[in-house]
Amino acid sequence: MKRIAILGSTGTIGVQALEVLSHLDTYEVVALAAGRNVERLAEQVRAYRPRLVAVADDEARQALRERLGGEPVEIAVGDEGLVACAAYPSDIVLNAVVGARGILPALAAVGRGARLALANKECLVAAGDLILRAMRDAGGEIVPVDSEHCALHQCLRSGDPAEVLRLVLTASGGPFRTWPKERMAEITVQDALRHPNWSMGRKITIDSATLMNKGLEVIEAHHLFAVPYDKISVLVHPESIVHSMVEFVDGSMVAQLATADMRLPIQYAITYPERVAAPWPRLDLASGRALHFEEPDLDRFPCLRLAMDAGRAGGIAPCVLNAANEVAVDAFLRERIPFLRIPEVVASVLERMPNETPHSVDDVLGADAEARRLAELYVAKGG
Ligand SMILES: NC(=O)C1=CN([C@@H]2O[C@H](COP(=O)(O)OP(=O)(O)OC[C@H]3O[C@@H](n4cnc5c(N)ncnc54)[C@H](OP(=O)(O)O)[C@@H]3O)[C@@H](O)[C@H]2O)C=CC1
Ligand SMILES: CC(=O)[C@@H](O)[C@H](O)COP(=O)(O)O
Ligand SMILES: [Mn+2]
Repeated sequence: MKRIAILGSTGTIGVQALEVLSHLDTYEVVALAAGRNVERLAEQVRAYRPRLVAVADDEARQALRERLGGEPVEIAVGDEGLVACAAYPSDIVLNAVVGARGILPALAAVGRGARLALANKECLVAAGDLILRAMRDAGGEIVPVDSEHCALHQCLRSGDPAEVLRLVLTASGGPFRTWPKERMAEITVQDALRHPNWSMGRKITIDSATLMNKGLEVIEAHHLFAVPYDKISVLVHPESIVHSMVEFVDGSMVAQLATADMRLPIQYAITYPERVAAPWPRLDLASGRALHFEEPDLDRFPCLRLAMDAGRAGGIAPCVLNAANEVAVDAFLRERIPFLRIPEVVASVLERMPNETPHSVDDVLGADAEARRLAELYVAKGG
């Protein structure tokens, strides 16, 4: 039996991960962490019997305890609870919480040599160097869950890194791919939550609509595959069938194709290096569906450029970009700012914060907090 901890178990990825585990019989769920959806978490606790559970705060702990009655499970709270779940003895930690709160549990998992099955891209964006160093020092590993990085991981499974010319990350282009710029001023929250191909949590769905998601993924790929930024490009592919590709020095391109279904990358990251049979629908290339590719439009989607520039700048810039984006997306979802303000908030915070090299996790968390403060001020002042 392999032991697995799932952080963000009540979210889109977490729920699919438990579904994947229900058809694999050699894994035991030892820890579950979530935020405030105690109803769903209580059902999961009854079904999977973890030894440790974590929730966002005391109120959620109390509500979960009431729902669980006499169930003998320890309930931890807050960031400490998340870290306790990641530190709890297990072979695999699936990090599927949303946002920079994924940093500390990622460090706790790789720091003890466990496999980190990584959906939470924000932790690598904000603290990639620290997490990769901790992983190498402890002899752990990261296997990506993010669909593009899972695709790249598969394309790169054999071969010499020196033969790689570039990584090509595909992007759906989001719901506004074909919208003229003038119309984008009218975008509503409902419009932006309508992703063309994937059903995901609200924050990542907005990131897909601004193309910030692809920018975060460029930075994620830089860290995961140790590839410089000038060897990573983005190609819009509206069908989300080709999940990414690698171009080699001789001009060959190797791509990974599958249906747009996160259960596959989740299962891959859990069972790697083995591939096991999967019961869900498969890709039918003879179905007549054509595949299209086009360049991203950095003018209509400035978040992608902001992220690529922040990645190249290095230091705390990617952490600042990520934190400001989290505040801006939350403000958009609460209808405090319009869609087109999201990149303005991020650009303004990046301009105001001098870039520095973070030497410790405290430096990263300090930059994250300051960027959030500045972003919140910008949102509150209305510009
Ligand atoms: N969804 C997808 O297909 C993909 C997602 N990802 C990445 O995976 C991560 C998760 O995405 P997704 O599943 O869509 O997001 P969701 O919003 O669906 O889920 C987020 C999870 O984080 C939990 N959470 C929120 N706040 C806290 C907190 N304070 N403490 C502990 N847990 C908390 C939520 O708990 P609760 O609901 O109980 O409050 C929930 O379980 C993101 O980083 C995203 O970018 C990457 C590729 C694809
Ligand atoms: C499923 C997944 O990995 C998401 O990150 C997805 O890629 C989002 O789609 P976009 O390509 O629209 O950002
Ligand atoms: Mn992705």
